[in-house]
Amino acid sequence: MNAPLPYDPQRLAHCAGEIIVNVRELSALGWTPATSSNFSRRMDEQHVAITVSGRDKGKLTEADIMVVDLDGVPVATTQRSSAETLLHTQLYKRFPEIGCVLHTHSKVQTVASRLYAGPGHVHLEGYELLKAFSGNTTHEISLDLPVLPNSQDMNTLAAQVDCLLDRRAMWGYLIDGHGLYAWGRDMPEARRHLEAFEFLLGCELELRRLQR
Ligand SMILES: CSCCC(=O)C(=O)COP(=O)(O)O
Ligand SMILES: [Zn+2]
Repeated sequence: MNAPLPYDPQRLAHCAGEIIVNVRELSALGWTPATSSNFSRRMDEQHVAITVSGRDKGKLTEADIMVVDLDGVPVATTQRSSAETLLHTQLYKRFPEIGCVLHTHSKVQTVASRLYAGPGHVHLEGYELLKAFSGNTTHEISLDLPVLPNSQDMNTLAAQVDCLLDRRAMWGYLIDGHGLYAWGRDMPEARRHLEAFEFLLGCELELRRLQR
């Protein structure tokens, strides 16, 4: 007889459905080219639903979503989770209130990550859309979106993220030449943060072009 699953399969089906619907829309925008990007949703205190590595994110089905624990270890499956699983689970482990992590590779995000790798952040100030980030109630604030050096070593990347999180609250970061991570308490909040970063980075790039 098979051992009982350590998680609720109905909760997995719900989280997988949410990921599939939302990621299909993000993919249609061109934000997940060439199998890039990865997505996850907290299921409970110990389990995370996350995309299987290497899949076409625009064509996800339930079979492309698997379960890992908060250390990124696969649960009750032989599938291989996203190569960047640790960047998801480090957030869930550290912040119990985080419920969703979205990582995309749009052209705007990637170009901005290259241009702002030098200063190490993108300064965003004076935009009404800054109110899209939870906790902000006015455009009269500024936000520095960090840009981290890329690495194929997830422990190195995760250590850099942990250093940033030690210093301040934040809703996302860029990785140089790679893409954007954004998160929130649930899927709608994470998606709002992701879309706000995308829009604001697009504005900064356009301003740079016009001011040349
Ligand atoms: C072809 S994209 C390179 C890997 C990457 O950056 C990514 O986001 C997708 O990796 P995964 O293992 O999650 O499919
Ligand atoms: Zn990536």
